[in-house]
Amino acid sequence: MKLQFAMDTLTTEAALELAAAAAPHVDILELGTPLIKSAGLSAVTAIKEAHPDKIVFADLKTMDAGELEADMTFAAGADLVTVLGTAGDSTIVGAVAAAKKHGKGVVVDLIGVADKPKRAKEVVALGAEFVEMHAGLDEQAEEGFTFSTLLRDGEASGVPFSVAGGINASTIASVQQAGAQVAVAGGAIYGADDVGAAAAELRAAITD
Ligand SMILES: O=C(CO)[C@H](O)[C@H](O)COP(=O)(O)O
Repeated sequence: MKLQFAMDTLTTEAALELAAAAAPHVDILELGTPLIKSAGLSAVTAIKEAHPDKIVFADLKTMDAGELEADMTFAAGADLVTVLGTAGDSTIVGAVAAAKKHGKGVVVDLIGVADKPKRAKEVVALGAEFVEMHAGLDEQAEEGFTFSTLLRDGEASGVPFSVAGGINASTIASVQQAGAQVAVAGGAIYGADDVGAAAAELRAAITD
């Protein structure tokens, strides 16, 4: 299972600092949606130039203009971009067309999708590399939030999936047991006093 670090920060400088500390322990460096909105696509280029050996993941959360948004983000250096599962099929198909042109990939984020296993199958058939079983930051803060639903939906989907939703060192093993290809961790790494040590702890909890 791969480890993805979601850098939910607001400046390119902060992201470069986080990436430098965590990179030895992670496979995928994610530019979070707020970072891309705040710093623009030049942040994607900066991270890829600093870490050409890492998979650079741009969490665009595209909802429309799939081909255009994906095309310009791949051109900026991203290896993977996200499109929302709630977007229309034509948006996903457009992003996949851009991915094929660049030899890159599209991940469909199922945040807010009611029937995640069903939509997961549909979007992989449309050409998505994998889906993200995702409970966002707001959903995590809601009363009654349970992480286990994401694992159940991933297992039920029958397609390649990642899991994101407050994963930490004590829950990451369950993500691997559920069969995920990728575990995404944001706050558990960037919120730690020692970012490198936090990433290393998550990595150590994964068995290859
Ligand atoms: O995409 C996101 C929010 O929309 C986050 O990057 C994702 O949820 C991972 O962060 P955390 O581990 O803190 O939940």
